[in-house]
Amino acid sequence: MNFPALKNDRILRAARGEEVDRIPVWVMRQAGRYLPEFRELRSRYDFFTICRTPELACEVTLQPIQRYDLDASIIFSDILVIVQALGMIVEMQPSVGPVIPDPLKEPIDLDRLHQSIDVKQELGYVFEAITLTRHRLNGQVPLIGFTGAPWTLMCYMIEGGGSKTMSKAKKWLYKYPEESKKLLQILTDIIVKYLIEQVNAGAQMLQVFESNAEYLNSELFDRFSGPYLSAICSRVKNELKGNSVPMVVFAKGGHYAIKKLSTFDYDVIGLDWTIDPIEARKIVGNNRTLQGNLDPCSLYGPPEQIKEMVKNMASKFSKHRYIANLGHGIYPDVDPEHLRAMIDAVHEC
Ligand SMILES: Cc1c2[nH]c(c1CCC(=O)O)Cc1[nH]c(c(CCC(=O)O)c1C)Cc1[nH]c(c(CCC(=O)O)c1C)Cc1[nH]c(c(C)c1CCC(=O)O)C2
Repeated sequence: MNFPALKNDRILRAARGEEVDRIPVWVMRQAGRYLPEFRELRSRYDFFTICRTPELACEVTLQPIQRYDLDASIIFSDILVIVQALGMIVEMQPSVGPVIPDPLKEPIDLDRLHQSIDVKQELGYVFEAITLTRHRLNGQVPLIGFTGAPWTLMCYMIEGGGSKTMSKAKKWLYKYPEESKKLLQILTDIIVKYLIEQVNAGAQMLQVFESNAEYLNSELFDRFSGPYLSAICSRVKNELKGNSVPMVVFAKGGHYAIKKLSTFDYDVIGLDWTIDPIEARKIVGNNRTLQGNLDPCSLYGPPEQIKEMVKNMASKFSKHRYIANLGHGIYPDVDPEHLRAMIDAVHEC
């Protein structure tokens, strides 16, 4: 594929535990609705049309890179493209979010899923977008690929969208544990292939989003999330061998699982804003990189206050084995100049 040489490898160095000249920073959902240039493009195209059109996905991925001094880009897509590849309809409704009109209700519904899909074929548009974007980035910063984790995707497939309690998905865990594991395993096998193909297409780091970890506890996590997260990382690294890339796991609301996560093969553990950096470092030890964890809502405060909060956070994490980020995705009504204040403050640390 002959990609241009990488000029800024700060984030990859931090992920691998190597020395860095300054703390690298990127932001979850950095390409999104808080940017007027995204809203403009989005007014002309449906959400999944952007995801499925490599030229558009590439353009949106590059928007925050053109605006800010970020140390990584993340390919524009969504965790739910895997759910679509399994044969379910997913719509993105304005001011509602993702909607799956015909969710899984009973274990028999698993028969509806297209279980033996050709990942390269079904999700080829993601790989094309990655390859195109890696070329267009021209080596400026690394390109991150991502996936949803099995439990988080299972939640959407059963709830049919967002939920305050995840009670429908959790019902499966208690009522149909074996069938739940069957579904989680189907998702795991696809995710492994999906991530490997993202790297083959040009992704230089991978993040696994377990955004719904907050609905579990350590016992449920050990049965229905952890084993799959662990398998995803070791299988991807094993199969890619010398071509493997750093991997990040972000279990939102999963502070009860941080110790466990640090026993898996992930290089980086993403933290939400609910855990203190010093506490997290104590639990994880020095052999993993930490990523996070500024409260996304702190960006509503004035720029001077944002800078103070970033400096405080960075001093608690310290420069070694640390990647600055928010503790979850940036909200759509944040002033883009406030994000600039955060990024600049990280670089000044
Ligand atoms: C749970 C989840 C989803 N998608 C994702 C997650 C995991 C991260 C997290 O916990 O937030 C991941 C995701 N979704 C999107 C990205 C793009 C890359 C990036 O810039 O980070 C990434 C990494 C684009 C998006 N995904 C979505 C948008 C906004 C949709 C729009 O333009 O209408 C974007 C830019 C929609 C989406 N997609 C999803 C939800 C719940 C929503 C609605 C909430 C919202 O509107 O923010 C599912």
